[in-house]
Amino acid sequence: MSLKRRHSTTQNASEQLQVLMSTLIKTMSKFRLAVIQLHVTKVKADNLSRARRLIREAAGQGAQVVVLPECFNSPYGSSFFPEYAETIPGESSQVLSEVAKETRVYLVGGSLPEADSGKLYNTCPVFGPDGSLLLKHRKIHLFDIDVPGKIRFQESETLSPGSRLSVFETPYCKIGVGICYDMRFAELAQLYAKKGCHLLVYPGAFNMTTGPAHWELLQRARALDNQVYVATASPARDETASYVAWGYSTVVSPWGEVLSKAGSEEAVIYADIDLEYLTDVRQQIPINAQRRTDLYTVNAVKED
Ligand SMILES: NC(=O)CCC(=O)C(=O)O
Repeated sequence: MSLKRRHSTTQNASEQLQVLMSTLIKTMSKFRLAVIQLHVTKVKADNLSRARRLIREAAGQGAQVVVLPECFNSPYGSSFFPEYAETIPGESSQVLSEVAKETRVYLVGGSLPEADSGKLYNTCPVFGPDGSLLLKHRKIHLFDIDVPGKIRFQESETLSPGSRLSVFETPYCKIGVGICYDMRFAELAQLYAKKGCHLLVYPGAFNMTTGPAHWELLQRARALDNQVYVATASPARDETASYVAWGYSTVVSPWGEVLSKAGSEEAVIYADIDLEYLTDVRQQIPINAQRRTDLYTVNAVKED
């Protein structure tokens, strides 16, 4: 082979490699997210089997990351938490681990009442596509509110708060986990963004008072503040339950647009998450580089 021909063959191979790499990077920067708005009943076995079926359905639709709702295996309510509580690993997390492995998805396992060392937590276990437990996020901010004539709820009557932030990496992006009331705390979302998260997920059961008032507004605010994708997963609304969940699981873009939204009934919603789009938004409105960190910062007091 002549020198000139060998040079052009090498050049072709290197160009092909570059094209391949850029296609790979583009492919990895896009993924499909599924949010499952599960109808949760008092029968744990039914909740588990329905969750398993819908995770399979989501994976069949190409989802690589799947999110379940807060309290997906138990009704939401202080009287239910002790009765339904499990250890992690335990029965429910075993099911989640198996189905994550079978369907090869990253699975944000909503939340379940967790029992550990005599205490109860509202805990979100996250599994990798090999079925391994990547982390468990214990709800940091407990839902204790009192709106006279509307709703009084005190999670702290039975639950203890968690004390760790929770971030995990996928090949596509970095994800920060909070549970429901955690979404009200802008500083937590900001810390997650500071840690490099592109997507914040909040399994959450808002209610018929705060749901219509704040649910979507909070998600869009967190997304805009931090130029991240935000996803929430609610249980489906059940008017016969003691706590009626709002529903309307949602995915919001870093531009603050609602990409996908469920109604009040059981559903699986999808959104294609695009990291290049997120980068564009951050370049166009560069608030990250414009922060006056000489005047103010948000820092974790306790790093995990
Ligand atoms: N499960 C929760 O944390 C409910 C939070 C909620 O409804 C709110 O208004 O905040």
